[in-house]
Amino acid sequence: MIELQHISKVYEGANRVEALKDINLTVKEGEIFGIIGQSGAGKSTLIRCINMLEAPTSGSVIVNGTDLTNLGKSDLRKARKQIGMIFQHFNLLSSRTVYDNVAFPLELQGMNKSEIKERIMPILDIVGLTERMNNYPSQLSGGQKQRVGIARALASNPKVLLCDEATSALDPQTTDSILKLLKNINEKMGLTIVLITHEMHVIREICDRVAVIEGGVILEEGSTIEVFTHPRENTTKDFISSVVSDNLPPEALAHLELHDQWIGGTAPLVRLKFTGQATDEPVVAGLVRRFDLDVSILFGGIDYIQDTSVGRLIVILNGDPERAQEGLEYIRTLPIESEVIGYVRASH
Ligand SMILES: Nc1ncnc2c1ncn2[C@@H]1O[C@H](COP(=O)(O)OP(=O)(O)OP(=O)(O)O)[C@@H](O)[C@H]1O
Repeated sequence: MIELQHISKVYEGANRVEALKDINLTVKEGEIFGIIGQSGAGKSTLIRCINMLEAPTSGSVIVNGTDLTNLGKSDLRKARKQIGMIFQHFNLLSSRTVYDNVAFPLELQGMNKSEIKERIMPILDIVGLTERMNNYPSQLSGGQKQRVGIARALASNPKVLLCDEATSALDPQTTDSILKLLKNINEKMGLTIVLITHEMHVIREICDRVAVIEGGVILEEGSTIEVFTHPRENTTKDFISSVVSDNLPPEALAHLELHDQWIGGTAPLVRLKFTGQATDEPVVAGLVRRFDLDVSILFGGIDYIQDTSVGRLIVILNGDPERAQEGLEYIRTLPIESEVIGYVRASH
């Protein structure tokens, strides 16, 4: 649906900035694709290249088979109708009501009043604003304003929706309701969504795939579940640790006297990671029953990446060292990931 080929963007000026460096990305039809990065990474520039609000210095932007970088003004205007956009600060017209804000792009296209009404009413219903359609933006909450932004973007019947930090100005609860709405629109209308964010929470909640951008370069990309469970780059790991924690605090590790050798009086400290159905495996019970181990749980939690559960456990396998070794070998036969962090003072 969207193909970015060798996109570079240089801002010339007193301080020349290479904001994007040879970006290649493919977004498939019907998916929600997230681009995450810190401030200044190049996210806004990248998303604005997709609808040519920002013209790339080089490279091709292919949307639905058309290379937008080759189009003249009038063809570009037509091509842009299939790309809606919503913004962090909503960009509503304060002197127009909700209804008139949503109607605005259709008025510009020359649609008549009754056609506009026919188009808009079902959209106001989808975003839950029918009762608010005669209100002005100043009478709305942040979440409602973003719903107007979404309705306005949907009014032109786009195939792609670009979301520029669409939830960054909203509180966590409102963020979740807007993310649910976006997911709903994606599923019901088959809309392809590209969003940029600096919040891993947003990626976890709704994105099918994610790309991590830093310094104008894509560091890594993949399915959200794959990137969450097997991040390669430190930047990605940092983003993930903001929403999922499976590290013991340094104070806890100091207290445990961590060794890197299995010396007498120590027991293995093991990190376990389960994905999907494996979270149902009774691993701890198995270790206790089969190997007579005294398993101390130091950390445990289950996260949900959309519908897939990801469980994490950090345990100490106390007991007879030979049986603990057998326990480790047993764990390796299970459909879970494990890592011996080190060896700590055994509790008996
Ligand atoms: N119009 C511009 N002129 C010159 N430099 C720019 C312009 N727009 C962005 N930049 C620079 O390009 C780089 C990427 O900026 P961009 O806004 O794309 O990053 P971002 O990841 O969206 O950051 P933020 O989340 O803070 O908006 C930054 O170094 C920025 O200063």
